[in-house]
Amino acid sequence: MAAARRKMITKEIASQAILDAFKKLNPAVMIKNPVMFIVEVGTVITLLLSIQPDLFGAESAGRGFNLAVFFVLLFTVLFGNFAEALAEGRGKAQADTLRKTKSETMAKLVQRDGSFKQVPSTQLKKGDIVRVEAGELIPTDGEIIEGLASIDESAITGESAPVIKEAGGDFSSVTGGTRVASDYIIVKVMTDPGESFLDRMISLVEGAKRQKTPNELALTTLLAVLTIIFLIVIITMVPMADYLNVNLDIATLIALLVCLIPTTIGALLSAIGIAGMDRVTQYNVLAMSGKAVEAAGDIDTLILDKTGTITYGNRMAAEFIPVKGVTAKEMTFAALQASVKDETPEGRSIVELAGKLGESWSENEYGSAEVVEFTAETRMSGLDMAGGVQIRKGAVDAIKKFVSANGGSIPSDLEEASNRIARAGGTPLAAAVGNRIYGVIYLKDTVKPGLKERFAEMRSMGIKTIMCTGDNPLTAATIALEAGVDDFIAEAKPEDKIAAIKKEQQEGKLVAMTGDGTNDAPALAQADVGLAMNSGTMAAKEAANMIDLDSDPTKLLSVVSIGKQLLITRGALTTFSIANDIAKYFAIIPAMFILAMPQLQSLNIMHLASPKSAILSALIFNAVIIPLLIPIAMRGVKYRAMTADALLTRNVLIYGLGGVIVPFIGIKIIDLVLHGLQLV
Ligand SMILES: Nc1ncnc2c1ncn2[C@@H]1O[C@H](COP(=O)(O)OP(=O)(O)OP(=O)(O)O)[C@@H](O)[C@H]1O
Ligand SMILES: [K+]
Ligand SMILES: [Mg+2]
Repeated sequence: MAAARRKMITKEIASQAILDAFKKLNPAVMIKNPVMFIVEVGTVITLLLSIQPDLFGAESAGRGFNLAVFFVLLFTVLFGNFAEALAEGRGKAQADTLRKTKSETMAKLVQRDGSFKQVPSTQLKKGDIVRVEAGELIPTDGEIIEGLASIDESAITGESAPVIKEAGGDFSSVTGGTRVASDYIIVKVMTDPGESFLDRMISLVEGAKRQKTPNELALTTLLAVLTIIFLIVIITMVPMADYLNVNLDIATLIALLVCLIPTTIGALLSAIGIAGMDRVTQYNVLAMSGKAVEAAGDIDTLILDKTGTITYGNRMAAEFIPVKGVTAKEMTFAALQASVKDETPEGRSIVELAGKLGESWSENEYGSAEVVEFTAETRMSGLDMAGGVQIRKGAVDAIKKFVSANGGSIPSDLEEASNRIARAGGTPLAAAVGNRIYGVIYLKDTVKPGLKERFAEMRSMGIKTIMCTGDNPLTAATIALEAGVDDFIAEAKPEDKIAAIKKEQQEGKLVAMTGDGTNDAPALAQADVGLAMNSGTMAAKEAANMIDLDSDPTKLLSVVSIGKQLLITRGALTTFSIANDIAKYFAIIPAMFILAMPQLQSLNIMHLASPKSAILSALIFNAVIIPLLIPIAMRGVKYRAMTADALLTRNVLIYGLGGVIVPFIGIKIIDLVLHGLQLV
């Protein structure tokens, strides 16, 4: 599995992150994180006070204390920066590896007259046609318009077994940077320079285009508001302290402010988001936005297409079944005729089977015929012969309608034959010449293994699975049962898939959709989470906001877990951070005011050495808790499949209660150490 491929944090990543932590001190960068920006401002002020203690008048602590506060604050900021840099580090390393894949190649650009011209791959534009032969790198993204080849995609997927790609159908897209292992293909370029899949993947993993998600923005705003409130609290404390004859110097006020504002979550927030995106990548899924990953964590309904997603999608003709009164030979020939110009894998497999059964055809017989290409709308394909005869094959109900409209009758044993195929999970295609139905073609497909268990897991997480297919209801029911989905929609046209998604969304549900075909593209775009199979068409991959490089529809389960984990981790660390700050308030305030207000003695449960020691200990605790929590921010809080309520209770107990208790213990220990070393 891809997850095991890369080591979490290498020495290089860590030392680069230390360097970056200093670079990120740039105030123009820091301002994006209001909480930590305030800490940086405090750092600068205490530095100035360390150089010249009476800079802001007489009310200053000694140089030593100012310097101590300065150093702890500096480390607080650096720890936060380090967390973010560390989270970014892995993506940057991966981007470097991908860039190497993107080496400049020469491409064979096909000219109008059919000859080739060698051009650098970076000059290829949308619409150009190139020829790629065995052993050559595919210069950029495109769709195969001619040929069939096995492609080594290991540069991108890490999977060493080559995959078969061919013109027509849902397996025609190729990715720049992958290699043709056998045969040759003619490819139509589908992207302009700088916009290829690899380009997008590089900017994605290195986080160049990372935008804060709406959730993150909301939390950042909340933290900024809390910071302002505490700033006001601290400022209004000055006249009160004056009144009580307590001398509050500037370094103490800054330290107090930093202890009370939510620095822990402020420092770790972006690392949590980046690490979440990175975990998705470790599962070989490319998420185009953090928003999609978060949405995955809240998914209620999953809609999957059947062919190519639940099944392998290599639907191959297995048998021709004639109806009564038609010979096997006549049926085979009808199926062949209807498929000679059908470039889909289904069509080609029919021609192949007919060939094996001894039927042949010649190009000049069909040269003047008009090709009727397969569409998901008509669910038919075939030929209009020059003499006016219409030859068709397609979904049984579509062919029935076609024949009836032309005044033909429906053979009495058609239903039985097609039902037999459908009950076996196959796709029956009826074949007709003119207004006469000759029989049915049995297209076989295989359900991918292991789906049942994973759909059951989704059910236990409260996610409903619906299979949505263009196939007939009986085949759909058979495959639905075999795959273990909760529900299915059959004979679905592209707009029906969208309608199914919209219906769920109108009920307030978040919907994920996985698919691979061009006909799935609109639905992938409509869904909150659209996961396209990498094996699928360009259109599907462009419409989706996630791509699974392994083309495994149940991968969504991992993505859902990561999304949930991301949301839970953020919630847990926010709870912990705020609980911490409350605890620090009760640890410091009594210690500070105890001399002036002996009544506070009952609150002074900590018995810290001195007011200065209390402040410093709390500030040091406030700083070191950040690196201590980096592993949780990066790896995420463990997610167990349980109801949302149970999860909430559990986390409030652990992170809320823990967040209150831990600082008391931590601050007391630091105070004892500082006092023991006679530093305060
Ligand atoms: N090449 C073809 N010629 C004629 N009819 C076809 C051809 N390919 C598929 N069909 C018929 O059209 C139906 C719809 O095909 P379509 O590809 O839209 O959906 P699907 O692939 O079966 O379903 P899914 O949405 O699950 O991928 C098929 O079930 C089949 O009956
Ligand atoms: K704090
Ligand atoms: Mg399909």
